Amino acid sequence: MPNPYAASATASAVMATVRGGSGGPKGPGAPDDLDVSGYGAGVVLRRVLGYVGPHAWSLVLAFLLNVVSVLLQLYAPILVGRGIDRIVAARAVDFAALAPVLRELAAVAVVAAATNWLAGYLTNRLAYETVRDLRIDAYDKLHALPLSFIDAHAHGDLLSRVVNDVDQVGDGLLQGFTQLFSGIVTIAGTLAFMFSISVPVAVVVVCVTPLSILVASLITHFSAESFKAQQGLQGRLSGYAEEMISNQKLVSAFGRQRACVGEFSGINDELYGVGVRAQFVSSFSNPSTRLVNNVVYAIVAMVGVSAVITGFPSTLSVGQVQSFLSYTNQYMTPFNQISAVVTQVQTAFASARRLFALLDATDEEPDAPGAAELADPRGEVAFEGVGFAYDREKAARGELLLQDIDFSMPAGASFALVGPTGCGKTTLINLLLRFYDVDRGRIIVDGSDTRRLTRRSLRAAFGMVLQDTWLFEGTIADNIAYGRPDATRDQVVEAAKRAHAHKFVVQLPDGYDTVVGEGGGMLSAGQRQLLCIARVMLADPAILLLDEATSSIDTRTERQVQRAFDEMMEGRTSLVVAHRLSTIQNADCILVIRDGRIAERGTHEELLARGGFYAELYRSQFAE
Ligand SMILES: Nc1ncnc2c1ncn2[C@@H]1O[C@H](COP(=O)(O)OP(=O)(O)OP(=O)(O)O)[C@@H](O)[C@H]1O
Repeated sequence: MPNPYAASATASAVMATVRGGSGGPKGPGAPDDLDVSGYGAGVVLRRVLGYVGPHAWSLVLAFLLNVVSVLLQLYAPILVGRGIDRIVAARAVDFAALAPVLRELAAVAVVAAATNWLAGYLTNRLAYETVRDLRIDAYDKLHALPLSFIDAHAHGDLLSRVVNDVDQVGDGLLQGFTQLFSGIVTIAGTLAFMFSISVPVAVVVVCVTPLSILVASLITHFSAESFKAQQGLQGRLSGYAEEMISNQKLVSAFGRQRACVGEFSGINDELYGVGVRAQFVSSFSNPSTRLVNNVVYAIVAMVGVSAVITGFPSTLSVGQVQSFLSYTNQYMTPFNQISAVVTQVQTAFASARRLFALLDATDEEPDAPGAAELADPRGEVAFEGVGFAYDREKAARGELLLQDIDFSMPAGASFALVGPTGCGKTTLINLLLRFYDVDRGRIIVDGSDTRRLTRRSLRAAFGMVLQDTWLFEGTIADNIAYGRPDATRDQVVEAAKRAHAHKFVVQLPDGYDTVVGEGGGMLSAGQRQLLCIARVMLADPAILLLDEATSSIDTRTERQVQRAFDEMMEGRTSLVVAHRLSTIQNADCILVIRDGRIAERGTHEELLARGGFYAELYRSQFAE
């Protein structure tokens, strides 16, 4: 039987159902609370290198090319100096000696540029490859995690780990490190060249450089706070905008547009203030470090001139002074950039910790050894003394949300679940699909304890239509064929006809090829529901789990949806979570859940005659 997980489902249910992939190697202590404290810099670096490993050749090559490029750039000032020494006096230019120096200089410039470009290309490629691999693992992980984990963590945060944090790791750790590395090579190289030309002048450069570092780090320190605040406000602003755009109807219905715009403007103004402050402070960075650099440059020039004229503190030629001045510039550049690079690397480390904490979370418990496949399911379902609590501590103390749940659905029967909000109806379905495991008793499908069946085959026996319809960005046909991608167009159309969706689909601009946006925004709630029913019809599961959606659709569409539901349920075992009692009067059995137990059970007539909670509920809805 094809996979009928074709229904509408909440994002977490979809994540939990379409599973695959395995968890990566475990880090320190599998932090299910996503705690990052156990991740030291060494652990993070080792893990990142684990991802870089398969592309190690490009990393090594990039580093070597970087070294070559930096060394050539450092060699150029020597050649310039040599050239200058050939043209020191009027009419005393030694062209014969100058020509080979210029040729060498041109060759050095070309090779330095080429190696620099190639190193940059390799580093970027490496970063993208690593980001791709990390993201695949992180996304696989989301599918391998148990639903309890997904439920317990903010979806936005999980998403941010898979999308933003992975990018930060790529940008910061790889590119930041490369920059750091070439900075170190530049500093070491310039020092070596300077000391080889004149030790005393080199000592002067080394002594005055801390001035430049001090100024750069002071400015970074003051602007960092403002940039942090700016990032926070940007997040708040986009979060607010997203919330308001996705709930625009409600905002309008409550007449809150003006208030919304006001609130948005408030955050926006705050962002403006912080942004201007951040830019104001950081705009000092360039001029002031340049000023300091120029002071250092001037000092070196003065010392150099003194060396040429007086031979103090050492003897230098004019060309050598020129080389020195170039080195002074090159030597100071990495110091000016270092604080930005360090911030980038720190951010990347923070992101890597968050990412690895997610990758190390405990996967859904694997299927029991020797778990059987549920082949050709008949659709018999039984709950035997089932008890469950979400809270593990409460479960251990015996304080259960659901307890002593006992019922048996023969193949083809239609059962309904009724009860006050929060009584555990959805929980019961979560248990049936093994998104959570029972704490007491057992659930039997076709004579087998569900814990002895593979999750995949168990879940494949069910089709779900939930109240939150789920359509993805794609054509109508793709959406219907979600649970059976190999279905022909005729089969898709047939399923749509049986779901009473065909009529409205053919009226859409491109019929079955009409692209529906994410969430099916251009369709009505009822139409979305009909498409989800068609999806389950096509997948043809043995057991249906239906969460009636009757709240947000008009009466005519509601009748169509109800008809489609009825047709879909024919000959299949079905469990309906009922909100409106008028729709379940024909159910073979209605289970009334109250205070975690089955309080009443029977047909509609039996329950009415009994005059209990159901009868009261029915009368109150009827009165409405
Ligand atoms: N993932 C979860 N973790 C912890 N508690 C949960 C979780 N999901 C639901 N609950 C709690 O369990 C109880 C039962 O929730 P459930 O969703 O099963 O109720 P329901 O009967 O389907 O409600 P409704 O009719 O409003 O949909 C509620 O108190 C709810 O807050």
